Amino acid sequence: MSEPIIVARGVDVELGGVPVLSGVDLTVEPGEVVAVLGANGVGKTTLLRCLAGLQSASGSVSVLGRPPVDEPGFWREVALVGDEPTWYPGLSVREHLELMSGVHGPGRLEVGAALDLFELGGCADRAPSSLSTGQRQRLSLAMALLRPSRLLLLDEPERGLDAAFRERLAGLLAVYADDGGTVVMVTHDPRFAEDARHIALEAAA
Ligand SMILES: Nc1ncnc2c1ncn2[C@@H]1O[C@H](COP(=O)(O)OP(=O)(O)OP(=O)(O)O)[C@@H](O)[C@H]1O
Repeated sequence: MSEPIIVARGVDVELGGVPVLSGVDLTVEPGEVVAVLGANGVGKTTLLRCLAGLQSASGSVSVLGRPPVDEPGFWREVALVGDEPTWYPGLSVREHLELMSGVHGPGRLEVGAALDLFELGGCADRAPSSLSTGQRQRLSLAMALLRPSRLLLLDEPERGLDAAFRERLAGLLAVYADDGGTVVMVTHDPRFAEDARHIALEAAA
């Protein structure tokens, strides 16, 4: 039997002296799609940041068999789409995809196919900073899904996306999981939650 991709036990986080997460337990098996749900401010993004090694916590967190750390070896296996994408000055949309493809090796998609699938062909030669919110989100998702990874961490992937593209993305996430990948996403979108196992967070005591 394969090992879980994520095992978190008794995770506690305080931010600014205020408890945000308290005793959170989570186990995620390979190939699962998990939706972290809950009201604004209950700590969903904070939990995702713990899984990404970007937020320290009490308790134990294991991702892919070891504590998550913000270093290259970890990010070779884990792709994150958070709320603060970083764009490389001077590089176009196409070049951002080429960069990801070049750094991470042969990916799940060719750059041209990713431009088509994420409907970015018409703005391939523009700077990401000149794109609309939804176009930037599609680029962030394309950069994460084009490259090989074992775990996809998504913070509100629905941000800025129109209904048709949300539907397409739901399909792409299902394919990613069918291919053996694991998805943990924070979402407020019932469409994404529909196909996922739910983890409901509540306000820390
Ligand atoms: N750097 C920080 N310092 C102090 N408090 C913070 C910090 N970052 C977040 N918080 C607080 O921690 C709590 C959890 O924030 P978090 O972003 O994890 O919530 P969330 O469940 O993802 O919310 P939303 O659904 O609105 O995105 C909130 O009350 C927030 O105000």
